[in-house]
Amino acid sequence: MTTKSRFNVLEALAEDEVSISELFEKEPDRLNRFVMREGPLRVDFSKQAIPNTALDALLSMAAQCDLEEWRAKLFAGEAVNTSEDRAVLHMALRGVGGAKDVQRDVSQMRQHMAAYADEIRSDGKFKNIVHIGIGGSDLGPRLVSDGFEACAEQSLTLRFAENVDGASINDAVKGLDPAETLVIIVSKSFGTQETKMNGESARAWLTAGVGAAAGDHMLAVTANRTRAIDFGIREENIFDFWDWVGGRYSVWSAVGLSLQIAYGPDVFSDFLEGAAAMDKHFRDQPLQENLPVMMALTGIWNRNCLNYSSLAVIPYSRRLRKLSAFLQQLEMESNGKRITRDGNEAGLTCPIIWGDEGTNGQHAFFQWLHQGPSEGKYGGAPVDFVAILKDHENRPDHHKALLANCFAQSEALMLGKSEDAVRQELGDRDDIDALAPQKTFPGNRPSTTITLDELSPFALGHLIALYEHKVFVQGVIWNVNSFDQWGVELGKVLATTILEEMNTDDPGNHDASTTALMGLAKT
Ligand SMILES: O=P(O)(O)OC[C@H]1O[C@](O)(CO)[C@@H](O)[C@@H]1O
Repeated sequence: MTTKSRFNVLEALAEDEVSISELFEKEPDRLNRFVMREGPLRVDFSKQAIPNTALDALLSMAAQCDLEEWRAKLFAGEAVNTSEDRAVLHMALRGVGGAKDVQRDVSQMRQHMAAYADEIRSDGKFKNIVHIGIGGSDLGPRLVSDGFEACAEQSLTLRFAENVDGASINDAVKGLDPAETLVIIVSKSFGTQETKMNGESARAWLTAGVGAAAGDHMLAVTANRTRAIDFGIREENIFDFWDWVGGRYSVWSAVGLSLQIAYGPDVFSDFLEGAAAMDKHFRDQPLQENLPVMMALTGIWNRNCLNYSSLAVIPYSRRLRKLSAFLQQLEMESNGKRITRDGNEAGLTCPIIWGDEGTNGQHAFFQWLHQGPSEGKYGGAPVDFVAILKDHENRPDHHKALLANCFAQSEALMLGKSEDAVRQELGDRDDIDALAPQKTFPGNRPSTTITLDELSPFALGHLIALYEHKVFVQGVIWNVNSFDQWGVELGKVLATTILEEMNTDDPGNHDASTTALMGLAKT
């Protein structure tokens, strides 16, 4: 089946006008079918513009795309990253799947990390950690560190430096004593410009403070030990991970070392357990009862059948404020591709992922979500609302208000407000014909609401693994390789050339605009 023809039946179904609120009347079992509970997560898909018939068609389309076979290949450790001929086994980091040698390596690494973290925590020499890394070597640890704050205690100060902008490393070390600071340089390739430059600057900062002892304050986490040694990291200070761990799927590996040290190995183990529980659910449940599959299919419906080009992710939790940034990399670097595994045009794939924490977003871009110009079949953009049911801040009034806002927004997006209702409210006035349409809300805008019982490390692991597997399912259906990222290479190569030219006052061979911009940097 070609990628395009996968959606033929669905596209025909999508031509029917659907009223989400009417679906609740027409389909009395809607909540049973569209609300799924798994461990600490409850996911309510019922406010999606998907009738039962369309869901049936989506499920049979997924089966026809050999989803179950691909899932089996993934867990069996086959090279599902076809363009790089690599297995994809981040689940093995949480103890699920992987051959005996993989399981042995993982278990040794987990013991090594936990022992090291315990030692640093009890020794008391280090009070601060500066975690240096970018992309997958940064976003996961940042999101998770914020999330752990809900119910775990940070025993060492944890700072991050990712951007090559000098402000990043300056802010990270500001006010810290080098004698009490451990710098952890995290890079799968150990070839990333930003990370190496920040690592050099951190080394200079340490050396200025502690002299020759700087080497005792520097660790590396990498899949390229040789490069880390060349960089000057002592062999015994290197924590390995493997080429079968994709950067954006790596927070579960030694990439999470700074989290282990700051919050303790037990907290990190709970986080891994939460992800493992989602792995088993995804691996074992039939497609129609499978949460990542359901999440992927609602996304496919919105993207390929209703023509939505973006997905907003709005966590109603300050502790999850990095979720949309994390998912931008997870989803867009994985599936932001226009060519299939076999080299053909893929058609519409990954939507733009965007968002910010609620309620802040309500006072910024929600105007567009509710009344913005037509985008996708019903306007606005589909939204994933994410909320935590437990109040972790001991502020019950704030928490109720936060949840009320979250629930109200999904209801408002769905119900809208008709022009008739607006006219009635406005009564008799001269400008009513101009004003009433402006105050009308079209409604019928789809959303999913994910609630977590609490923001425990287990629940956070569960949530992140849910999105990881959703991305895998969508990649299978779009027939793209979700585990490479060729699209980031060109800019990196050109930046290296331009930097060399700027350092040597060589104008190089560029278009007029780029040449002029390079000229500006001389001043
Ligand atoms: O961990 P590394 O090798 O420094 O790479 C950092 C990031 O750069 C990328 O290769 C491209 O942006 C990401 O996939 C990766 O997460």
